[in-house]
Amino acid sequence: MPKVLISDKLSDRAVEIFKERGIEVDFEPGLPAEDLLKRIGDYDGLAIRSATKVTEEVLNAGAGRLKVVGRAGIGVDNVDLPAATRNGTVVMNTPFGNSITTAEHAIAMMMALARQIPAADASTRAGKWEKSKFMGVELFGKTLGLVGAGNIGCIVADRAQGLKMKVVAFDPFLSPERARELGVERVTIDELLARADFITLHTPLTDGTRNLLNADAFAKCRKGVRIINCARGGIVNEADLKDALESGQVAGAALDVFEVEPARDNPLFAMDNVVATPHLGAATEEAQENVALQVAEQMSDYLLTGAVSNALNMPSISAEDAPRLQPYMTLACQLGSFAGQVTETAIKAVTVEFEGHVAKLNVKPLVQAALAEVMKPFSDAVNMVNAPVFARERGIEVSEIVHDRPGDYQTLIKLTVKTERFERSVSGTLFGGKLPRLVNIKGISVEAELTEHMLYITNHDKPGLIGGLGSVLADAGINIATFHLGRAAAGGDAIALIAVDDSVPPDVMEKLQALPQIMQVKTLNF
Ligand SMILES: NC(=O)c1ccc[n+]([C@@H]2O[C@H](COP(=O)([O-])OP(=O)(O)OC[C@H]3O[C@@H](n4cnc5c(N)ncnc54)[C@H](O)[C@@H]3O)[C@@H](O)[C@H]2O)c1
Ligand SMILES: O=C(O)CC[C@@H](O)C(=O)O
Repeated sequence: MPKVLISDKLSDRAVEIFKERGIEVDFEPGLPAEDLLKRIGDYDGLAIRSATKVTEEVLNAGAGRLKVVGRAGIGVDNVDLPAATRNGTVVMNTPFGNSITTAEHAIAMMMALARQIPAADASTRAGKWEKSKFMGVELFGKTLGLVGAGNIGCIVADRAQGLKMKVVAFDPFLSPERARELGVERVTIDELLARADFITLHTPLTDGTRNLLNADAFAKCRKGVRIINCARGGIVNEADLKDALESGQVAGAALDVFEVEPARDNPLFAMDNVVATPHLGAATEEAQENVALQVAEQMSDYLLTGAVSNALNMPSISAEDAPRLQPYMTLACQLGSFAGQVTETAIKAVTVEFEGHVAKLNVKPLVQAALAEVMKPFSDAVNMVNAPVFARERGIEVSEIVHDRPGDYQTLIKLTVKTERFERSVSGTLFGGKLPRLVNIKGISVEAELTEHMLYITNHDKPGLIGGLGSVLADAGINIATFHLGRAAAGGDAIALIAVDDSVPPDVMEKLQALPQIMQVKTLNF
């Protein structure tokens, strides 16, 4: 009988469902990290919320038996996904169960901030009657800057419009059509900062959103802007926020999430114009019942039947197709991940073409796997299962083309991403029927293997690139593992894909970017 551990506070419905499905369950909310480490090897499944940190150490300790980690909620930043994937542990989440609740919390925080309700409540209970101290501001007619127009952001926009606010939104995935449908104005981040009276954040914490609201951003805001963060700590730089609150540039902040959680002695707590809650965004009876029920069902299905839903690191395919598709799946994911990481503007269309051996297989899971990887840099919630819906909601057209023609390779998968500004293709094949290789980027032939830490460079085909790049990396003690170059024509545009043994820190990236031959350099992780 499979055995599951619940190590965070989940609704009792989860325990009931596991038992009903014939799964042994230990319910130990608040289990200390050292005990989790000692005991995880005894379980097939681990059900969590945000408190349990599922680190590489925990996953390694569970390796061999731990088959699934189920997150009752959306964000999986407390789970080491690459380590789970390496250990063959499926990580599932419940992408929609707490969206309404979290959106309602953001609205509640905005109102609390506008009318200083927590401070007024404390003062009134203390017997003071400070009517003039607590002068508020109306929401009516104010501009709400929405950063991130996904599941939660869209609900917040809808509720704010009900309060007669004007909503301006920034999200690289927000198409003009979707913005029109939502009744929001699509703007750049700088426009949003300049116009918003209130700014509310609804993005995952990624390299692109970390410190999104920092000193520079606050300086671009209207004086007296108010900030609401019910997404993730780290999207707002807390030290910069404190300075901006002290100077009056920011009039107030309502924070549900913090750089370090649990947040016990955060310097922001000493400030009058801060409203704080202990990561309560998803904390309603309804949302907790939804996510507990969903995670328990999904984990039971996987442990008992092998069916996979809402997995973030595993494609959803039947047991029969799995072994045949697996190498192509890896290739499709690598092409998608490459395209997603190099794409910076709103995606209009994704096309996946198949040629040779792969064209004879069921290519649908490959399209979904590639598509999910394209969109992953922009959302924690996207996975192979929900990628088509996710794309449709964002106005991204997805096409699959299966060619019945001989080609240069035994198998070829070509992925094309069209954005508002350009169209970029990347193709790959399998060497020896199993080893994925990139063979073409933007029409330039290459032959590259994708490894954990990579640099992707677009450059002018001029002498000196290899020498300059080699010295910058060598000075930083970073070893080059492989180096692949390709060019459109002699002296024209060129690209380089370099595998390095360690991640490249920002100061070294700046030095690389300053090399005269380099147009753009990006780090990529696979
Ligand atoms: N406080 C809580 O308890 C709580 C509860 C649920 C979710 N969350 C957080 O809220 C986040 C959003 O949840 P969701 O369900 O709406 O996710 P979602 O994936 O549906 O939406 C996220 C949106 O952010 C956009 N985005 C990504 N990078 C961006 C950037 N640099 N600038 C602007 N937009 C960007 C994406 O395009 C996407 O549309 C989750 O990632 C999670 O971290 C917090
Ligand atoms: O479980 C929680 O309380 C928080 C959940 C929330 O942060 C999420 O990402 O779904």
